[in-house]
Amino acid sequence: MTEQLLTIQWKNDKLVLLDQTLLPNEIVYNEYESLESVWEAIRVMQVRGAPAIGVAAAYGVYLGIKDAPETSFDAFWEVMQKGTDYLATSRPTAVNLFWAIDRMKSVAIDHKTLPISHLKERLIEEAIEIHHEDEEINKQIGENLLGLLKDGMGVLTHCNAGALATTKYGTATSPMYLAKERGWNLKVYADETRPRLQGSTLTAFELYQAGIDVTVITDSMAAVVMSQGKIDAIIVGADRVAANGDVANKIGTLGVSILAKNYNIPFYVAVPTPTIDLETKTGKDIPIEEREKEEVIKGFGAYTAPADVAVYNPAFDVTPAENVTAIVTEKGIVRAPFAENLRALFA
Ligand SMILES: CSC[C@H]1O[C@H](OP(=O)(O)O)[C@H](O)[C@@H]1O
Repeated sequence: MTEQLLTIQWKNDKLVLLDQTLLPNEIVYNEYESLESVWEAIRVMQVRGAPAIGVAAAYGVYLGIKDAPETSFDAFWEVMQKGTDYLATSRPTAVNLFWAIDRMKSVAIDHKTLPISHLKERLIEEAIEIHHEDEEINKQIGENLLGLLKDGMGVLTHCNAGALATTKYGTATSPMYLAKERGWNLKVYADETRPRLQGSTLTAFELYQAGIDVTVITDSMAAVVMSQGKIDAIIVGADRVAANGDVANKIGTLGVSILAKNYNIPFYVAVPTPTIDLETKTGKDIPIEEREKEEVIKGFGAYTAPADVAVYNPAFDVTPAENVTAIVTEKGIVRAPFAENLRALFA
């Protein structure tokens, strides 16, 4: 990247988001001053990626209360509750959205005795803290993943769990940036990832701009590159990891994990601990977002199927824990038995 593309910025009391729906053709930053506009940005995927959604939501919560009444905590809390309930309807699968909302609400409750004007200042401080934590978390995930990789390896990734899905480094792409800094040469294969093409429009864009060796393949080519021995490891992100280690991630991840097992290739899931949801017991309990049919049959502008044809467009699927080699977090590498070892992360 010739200029540092920042997914998310907090500038002059406004949220600034890079519009990811325009990449790789246009670099456009938009300013947001209301919770409702942040809801829309998350819904239409101008900002996307579990960690980035969480950080944007934290700022959205603040934007929703910055003009709330300061007469009493109850009056303030009524506005906060209404706004966060609405924000929570933007997208259902990435647990980071709900994690960020809950964290902001906890800070409000923990400081309910403060004058409301001071409480508002405390809340924007918390959103900024969540933002800064994400960058540190991602770098540590990259360090932990590097220990599992070797210079010269071929690595396949699906969708975008990159810098554009977070505040910096990414999760799955973090070791790719760190490897580049250390003079390693990892050869990355990026699944284009139908239907929204986050792999080609975002992952290939950000890695190419960073001078990292990246090759775009169609999702249907993943099997052949594995069969040709080009892939030594697979690294994906996640939108929610259930307590038993089942992983909700972009649609197509399940298929990649099955191929990985067939070709005996390690399948790593790179996640910050806020993406791990111990309240959700298994993958069957993870809400899977279904999106508009046009993403599938009109993704390139013209219809590629009859306009009235039935379309099934789940945005995510669930990879069972038994397909996962390791879940790599900022706190360390978690292997099976996942239920026990994920709980230990939070002990
Ligand atoms: C680092 S998590 C990124 C995660 O989010 C993506 O979904 P979306 O682009 O729809 O927000 C995808 O599942 C990535 O793995």
